[in-house]
Amino acid sequence: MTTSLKQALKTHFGFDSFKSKLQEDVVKAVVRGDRDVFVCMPTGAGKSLCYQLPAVLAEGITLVISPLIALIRDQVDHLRDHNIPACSINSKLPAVERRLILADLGSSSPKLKLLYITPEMVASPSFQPCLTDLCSRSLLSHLAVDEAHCVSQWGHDFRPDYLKLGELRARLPGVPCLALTATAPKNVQEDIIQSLKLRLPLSFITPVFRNNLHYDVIFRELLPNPYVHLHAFIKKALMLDSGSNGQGCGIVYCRTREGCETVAYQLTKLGILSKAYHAGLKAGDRTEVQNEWMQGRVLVIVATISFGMGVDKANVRFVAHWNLAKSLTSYYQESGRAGRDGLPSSCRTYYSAKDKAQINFFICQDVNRRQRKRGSAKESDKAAITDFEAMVSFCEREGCRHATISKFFGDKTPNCAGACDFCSNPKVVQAQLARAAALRTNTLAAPSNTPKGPFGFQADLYEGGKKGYGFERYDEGGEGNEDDGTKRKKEFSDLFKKQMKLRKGSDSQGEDFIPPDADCPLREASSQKIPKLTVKVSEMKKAAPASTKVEKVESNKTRTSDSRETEAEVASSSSFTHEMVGFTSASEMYSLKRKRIGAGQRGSSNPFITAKDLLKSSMLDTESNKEKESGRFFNDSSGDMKAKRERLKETNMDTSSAASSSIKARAKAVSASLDNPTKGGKAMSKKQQKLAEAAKSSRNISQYFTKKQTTEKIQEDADMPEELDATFSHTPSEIAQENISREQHSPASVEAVESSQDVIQAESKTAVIVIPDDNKEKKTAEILNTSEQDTTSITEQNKPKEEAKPPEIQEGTDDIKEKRDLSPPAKRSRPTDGHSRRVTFNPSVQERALHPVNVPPKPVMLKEAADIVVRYLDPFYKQGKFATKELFKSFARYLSHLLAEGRSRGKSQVKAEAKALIKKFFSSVQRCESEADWKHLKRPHSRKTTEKNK
Ligand SMILES: Nc1ncnc2c1ncn2[C@@H]1O[C@H](COP(=O)(O)OP(=O)(O)OP(=O)(O)O)[C@@H](O)[C@H]1O
Ligand SMILES: [Zn+2]
Repeated sequence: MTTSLKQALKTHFGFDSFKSKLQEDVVKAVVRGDRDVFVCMPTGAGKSLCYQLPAVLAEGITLVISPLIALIRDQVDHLRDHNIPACSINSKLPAVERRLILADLGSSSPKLKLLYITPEMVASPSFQPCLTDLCSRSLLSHLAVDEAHCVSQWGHDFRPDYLKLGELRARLPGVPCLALTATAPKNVQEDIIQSLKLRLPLSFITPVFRNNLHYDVIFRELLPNPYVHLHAFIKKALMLDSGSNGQGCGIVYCRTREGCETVAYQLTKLGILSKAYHAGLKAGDRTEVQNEWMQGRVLVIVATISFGMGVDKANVRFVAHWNLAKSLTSYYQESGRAGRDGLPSSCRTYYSAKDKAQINFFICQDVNRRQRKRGSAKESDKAAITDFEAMVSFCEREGCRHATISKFFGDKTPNCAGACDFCSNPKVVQAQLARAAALRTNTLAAPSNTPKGPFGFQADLYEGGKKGYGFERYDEGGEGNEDDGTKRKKEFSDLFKKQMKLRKGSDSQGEDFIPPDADCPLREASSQKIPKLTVKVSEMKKAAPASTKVEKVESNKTRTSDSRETEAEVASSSSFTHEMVGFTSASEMYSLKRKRIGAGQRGSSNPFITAKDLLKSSMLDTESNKEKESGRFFNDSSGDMKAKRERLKETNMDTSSAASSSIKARAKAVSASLDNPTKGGKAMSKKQQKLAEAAKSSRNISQYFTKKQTTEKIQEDADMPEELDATFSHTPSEIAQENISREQHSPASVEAVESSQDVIQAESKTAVIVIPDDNKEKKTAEILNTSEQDTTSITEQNKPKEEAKPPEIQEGTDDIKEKRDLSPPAKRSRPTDGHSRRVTFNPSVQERALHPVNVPPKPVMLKEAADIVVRYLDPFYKQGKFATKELFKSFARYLSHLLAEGRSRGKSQVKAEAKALIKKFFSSVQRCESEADWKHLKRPHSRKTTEKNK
């Protein structure tokens, strides 16, 4: 068997041998076909081949379930390149191709070997006749479920439609099933096996333990100078003192952008050239940093978790987590980027109780929010909490670190043999734990009534000094930066603590974590009402020095990320007892906080020097000191100084030309990525991001949007990114069918509707098309055979009258009015950055074409504008271009107000402007990470401008 398999491997795929023994074993088991198979192998291990090769060798067709159309396309293209007959049935398929495929499948001996399909399509009624037919003729050889962790509600990529695969599996009793995933802790593995109804599967799991990785944990709060400590660690890991210039490099992970900037700055100051990498940087700068690091010109990259997926660098000698990872699963993946070459490497976490409390707070908040929307608790709500607890336990418990990881992933206890701090010297670990406990006792002894939540949540740790956005972007404040912000922060902190104390009263509140009230209006930052809150605005303002007030006035048109953390703080104290009058809105509060470094520099008054600036001077120093420094820090050494000088010149270029060229480059990059979202050098990164975002999407708002698509054809704009997912890219008739198969008022759809209401801040009606069941045959035919034109006509029939007026209350209620007042006011201004040239069509021309010359267009109301914005923005959300759903909603809200402002524009103009704004936004922002990202965004054409252009 082995020889013939190897021959087939060579003939069909061109490989001389299997990638690993495990791959070979899986292929053999699948070819035998007598048992179901479960495969858990890391990304890049060659899982696809585990079913592709058996598929080629088997008689009949292998049905492959894969979550995203984009991923399917990659696979099908790859197989076709090898002349292997493979295809996919999906909503994007032209009718002609669809018919050809169905014809082949219906023939007595189909030529097709692999049929790829999304879980949504496999469950859709339209596909059932085809499936039944294949089954009844025993033409299905295997069922392969790729990315099988999507089936588990414990997994971060959970896709509800994957659950339906259990039913499918039950319908194919004689067909062996293969489930594949890259990362699955024990509970996810169990879920997969149970949900897919795998029968006594043979499991092939890559061992978790990697003996070349040395794990340790350092309690950061015990260190007199954490940066010096980190510096010493890096020097040792990279053997910088030995003068060997060992060609290694490293990654420091931080949770926030400013954390990255600060750590990069500090390390560079201490003598190790380090650069920050995060989504706040321009795309070009990010690529440059990544390239410099890949080529060894920069030894240390200090990055948020956005860095690393798909980056396959063998000689990463260390991965340090400056902040606690949010889960043990993530930590394992992130730290696992060290030592891919098999050489000894170090994985270190700098643990801090503050990190723990902050992350815990946000996880609880998130769970609470989800439960509130759903109206009930679910076992799976605990997934994030459990995974985070495992991370904390990894740091806080005495014991072998490798053993903790292995146990978590369901592996047997490995033989660590000194590859972690505990195994090499347990006493040191115990001493550290004792010191940390003592420190905590000392620090927290003061208020005996401090409420403690699950996992030791300490409300007082939220000393009003947080900054960042969402727990992924949190970072502890004030590390090493004794600036005027510290004083301000302390004042704010004191005030806040005073209020917290009041709230607590003299008695303990008990042991439970008190999440923000479900109806706390500060959840929506645009809301001004804060009932039951006694903090007086005057006191708050007193706490803010004059300079910050000025800053607020200058930039109050947009909320920065800080406002959200303020929401969290204030929201957590929302059980105050009195009604509040004239309170400072959340959107104004951010100015009480320290400015962010790097991402939001605002001119010369900024007291901080970014790592980049420091690097510039450090590089200049380096140049004047060639021999000493260049040999040590740059692989391109002194011979390349001219090039470096050129780079410096470039960096110092006139900002406007730099900006414009970088904008062009980014625009190019964006449009390239839109043209072809699946191609390019970072396929794995995109794949994982797509999965994660698609999972989020399908859980949340997209279902609502999907329904909305039933009433309007969404792909109006060729510039909008290609849809990624079958759920979202179904033709309207398919969506209609799925709606029928779903319960019409499933919790998911209720939740989804709620979300969208959040976005548009107004009542919204969901149109659900109901096609009578006796039309089933016809529906199937429509889905499988109709051309795009047919689809459109179906859509049109069901489309509500476009001229239907939005309900009066939408513009008239106080609520809306308040929100409008609080939203960043749109400033009518001509764009000064030259972006307007990028607008590809003139809204005024559209306007003229659509309206008789003298009849003014019907002005667009806020709700209509919101609809338009959401429609155009949604594809970007689904592509993962927003760090959080809140950001997406916030941006949608911002744009809606911007477009509805003035109310003198008609629908087509608003559409045009919405498209242009969104396009402009994403030409300079690759992924929206903070509200600061859109603070400079203005309407591309004011009314006056367009009038002039006529
Ligand atoms: N036997 C082999 N010899 C050499 N290369 C192989 C072999 N099998 C697979 N590969 C290659 O390894 C790479 C990774 O394979 P594949 O994409 O299947 O990984 P994967 O485990 O499915 O990763 P993911 O988790 O991203 O799905 C591909 O480029 C594939 O062509
Ligand atoms: Zn150990």
